[in-house]
Amino acid sequence: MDRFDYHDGVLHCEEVNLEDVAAEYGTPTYVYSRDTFRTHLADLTAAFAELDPLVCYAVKTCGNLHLLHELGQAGAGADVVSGGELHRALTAGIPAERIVFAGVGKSEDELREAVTAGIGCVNVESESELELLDRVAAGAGRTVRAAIRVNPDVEGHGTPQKTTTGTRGSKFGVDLERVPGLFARAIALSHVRLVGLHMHLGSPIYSPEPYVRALTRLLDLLAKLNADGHEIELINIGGGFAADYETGLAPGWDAYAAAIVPLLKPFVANGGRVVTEPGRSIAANAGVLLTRVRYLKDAGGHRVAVVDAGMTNMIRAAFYDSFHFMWPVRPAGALVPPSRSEHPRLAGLHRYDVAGPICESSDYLARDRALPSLAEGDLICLFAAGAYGMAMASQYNSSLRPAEVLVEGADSRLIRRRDTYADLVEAELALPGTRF
Ligand SMILES: Cc1ncc(COP(=O)(O)O)c(C=O)c1O
Ligand SMILES: N[C@@H](CCCC[NH3+])C(=O)O
Repeated sequence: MDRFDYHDGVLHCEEVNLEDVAAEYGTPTYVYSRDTFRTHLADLTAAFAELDPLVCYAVKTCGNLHLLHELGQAGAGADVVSGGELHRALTAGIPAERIVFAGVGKSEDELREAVTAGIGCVNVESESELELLDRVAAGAGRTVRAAIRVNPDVEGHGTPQKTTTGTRGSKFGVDLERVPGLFARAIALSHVRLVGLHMHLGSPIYSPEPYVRALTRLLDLLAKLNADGHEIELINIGGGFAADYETGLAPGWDAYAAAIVPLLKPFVANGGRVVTEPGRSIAANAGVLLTRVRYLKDAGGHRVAVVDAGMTNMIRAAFYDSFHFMWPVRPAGALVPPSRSEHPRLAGLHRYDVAGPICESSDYLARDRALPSLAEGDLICLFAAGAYGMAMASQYNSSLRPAEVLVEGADSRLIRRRDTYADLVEAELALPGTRF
């Protein structure tokens, strides 16, 4: 359940009026509900309770330190994919042993940082990485726990091609049939303890069925590895649980758990540990993006609303053609939608292209979208923006990355200030003879 709702015709996050947030912090601004983050983590953990999993939140989804700290305090670990994300997770106070590290192209420095920090598990994605990890760990005088990220050759369900990771030929992971060879090789490695199997099929996956197919293959592999004398202590099932972008389209965590838990119960009963790496399903509906209409214009018979948030602030529609429900914060005629999917039935709507200010023809947040009548200056809320929103923001066009605000009950606080012009140039070297 998310906590974004209309009261007296105005959208609120928990008890905070979003017009007040926009007035105080400006737009575009990401607004997160602390309660939603925590509730999502608790609900997911409860759904998988029989496996007592370690939930490693995927930092790439939405990695503000304050949010990581909240999740860490609530018991989550972190899934990281770079030295930068490792730095974030550790800075936010997430204990190293609860951190897992995936990624096809980890550098030697990144591996050293992970080993030195003493993270829980490195998810190795190639033969060469396994060898390098052993050398790095030996150099640091440490022993590191590792898993092999397996490519089970299973497609997602409703998963875009661009975000599919577990099919044959993908750059991610190691082909199933090559995995026994890596375990055999690891016996001779003195500083890597190869103890786990990892998979991540893609994102989002709108059905439990691909998990079942992939885990069945992983468990067959596990039996073979056991028969070869290898002990597997850990199975990491990755992330990919869908978020509710349009009411009713995403399965709940209970539906995923009902299919996955029975498969992994025997493994857990034998002392095995299960890890999961959810990102989107925790963060998406815990955050929204507030944007203001700058101009209304007619373009070839289309109503165009030019808003102050562009693809640099939220790239998902431009990059993946993703659908994000949007609605005015104070809709004209008090047209509050009964649900995200039922809004087209409301009378009195108009169709708008909602465009950003960036100099790219793909810079639209939505095309031909039915909305209540808009006026210049109106505030619009883009829902389910907490995942891969701010995390994918860029400074293209020297665009300032948005502010981030965290709401807790009736309080709101800034957890990241908006970029400034100084931020845009601070990493660039001063021009000779100038202060810049
Ligand atoms: C290795 C890994 N784990 C977890 C995730 C999180 O996925 P999601 O946000 O779909 O839960 C990702 C991103 O797709 C990933 O690459
Ligand atoms: N960034 C993507 C998902 C890819 C996840 C990366 N492993 C999104 O916005 O949906």
